[in-house]
Amino acid sequence: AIPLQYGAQYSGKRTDDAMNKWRSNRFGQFIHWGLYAIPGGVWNGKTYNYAAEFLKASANVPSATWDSLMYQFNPVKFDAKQWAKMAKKMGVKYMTITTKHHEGFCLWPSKYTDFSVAGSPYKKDILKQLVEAYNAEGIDVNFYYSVLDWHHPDWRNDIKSPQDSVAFKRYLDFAYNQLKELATNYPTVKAFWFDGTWDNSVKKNGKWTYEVEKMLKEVSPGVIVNSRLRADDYGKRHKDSNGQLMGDYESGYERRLPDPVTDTAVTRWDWEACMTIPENQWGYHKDWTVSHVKSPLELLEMLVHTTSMGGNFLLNFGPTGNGDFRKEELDIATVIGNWMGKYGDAIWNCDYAGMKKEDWGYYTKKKNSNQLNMVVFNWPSSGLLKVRTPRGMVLDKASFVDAKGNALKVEEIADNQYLIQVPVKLYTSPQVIQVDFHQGATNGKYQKAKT
Ligand SMILES: C[C@@H]1N[C@@H](c2nc3ccccc3[nH]2)[C@H](O)[C@@H]1O
Repeated sequence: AIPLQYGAQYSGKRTDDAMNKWRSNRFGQFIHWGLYAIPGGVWNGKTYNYAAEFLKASANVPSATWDSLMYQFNPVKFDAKQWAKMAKKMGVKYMTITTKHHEGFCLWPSKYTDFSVAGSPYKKDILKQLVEAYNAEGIDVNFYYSVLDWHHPDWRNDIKSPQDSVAFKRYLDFAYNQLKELATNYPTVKAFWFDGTWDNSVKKNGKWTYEVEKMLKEVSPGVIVNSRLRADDYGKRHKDSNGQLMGDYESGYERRLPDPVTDTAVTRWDWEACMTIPENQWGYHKDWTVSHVKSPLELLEMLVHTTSMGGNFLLNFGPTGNGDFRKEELDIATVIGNWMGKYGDAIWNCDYAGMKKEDWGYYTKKKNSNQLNMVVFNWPSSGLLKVRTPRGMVLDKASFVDAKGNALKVEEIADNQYLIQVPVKLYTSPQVIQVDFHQGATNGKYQKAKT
């Protein structure tokens, strides 16, 4: 192994209470909210199709002009309690909010900058209201923080001169102080989601990324940090020069998921995927007709897919400049919430089942149980669900999770191969079949069918 000072600090999954809770949450709400929500992808009457939170760059807006949006920030419809109620109904167990995105505008009255809510007509601390409202609903709150900062004069993309070094050191001190301020003033925050760390300037400061992780865990014991923060002694990110994951979970899945057949390695560590509803919009965009907008069922399948591979799914919402949500997002929250209300037990506190992916859908397994969930998206016209079990796993009985009394026929057709007989019907939402199993030897092939 290559000796590293700023590499991975430990290997394997954390098993402390804080991480077990983070893992059991499974489903989270991402919220991107900032000045970019005011123009919503339109500048001087022109619509820019690229991600709305990049409008400053897409429309080449001078910093002074963009920053003056602060004087328009006054979300009169913002109601943290209402947001938290919607999130509760959707079935999320955590929420991750952008404290500061690439534009540098802070949703809390930071004492290290004037470019915050304190300088806007709105004035009040948005983070405080959100943390209190979501925690009151039993939802954990995590903080997103962009190291990339277009507003701060000392930000540098790379270090090309001694002057760059001096300036960027000032920037890193600023960011360190803001992060300490966030961890200190909002002690119930459970995790920090770092972004904007891909530039050479950050990669050349692996020590700073190590010190930020260390400080946060001193200020807020048990707090969780994503892999995206970290660079090691040689600028390697996410995994260090010895291939060890840094931070507490892998956060490389942005708008994409690992493949259930070829990428099963991810089941060996903790990870989270973050997902947009349109193709690529995190901040509010006025015109969603410019790309495919995922349906509730598409997103639900991604949530189940993620849980089936032992990951967390962070679904993004982009509130308007006024502080309310667009209809598409409200509808998605309702449809997914209805399903989670009935079948959330197949998601919360569930993990990878260690079974081969089948065409009909995904397996999840409740932690510390012999309860296997089959979440069926592709209902078989044959009425037969194929199940291949690992050696030593014997299926006992199966039923629809919402009809435990009606046992389904479970037929062992070969060693570690079963067929579960189900009615041939057209369902309009994924069905959940619960299977009880035990560890033991199979009784050889063609054992008589069990009901
Ligand atoms: C979680 C997502 N990460 C940000 C982002 N910035 C990028 C710059 C270049 C390429 C991809 C990016 N994703 C997006 O704005 C969003 O916050």
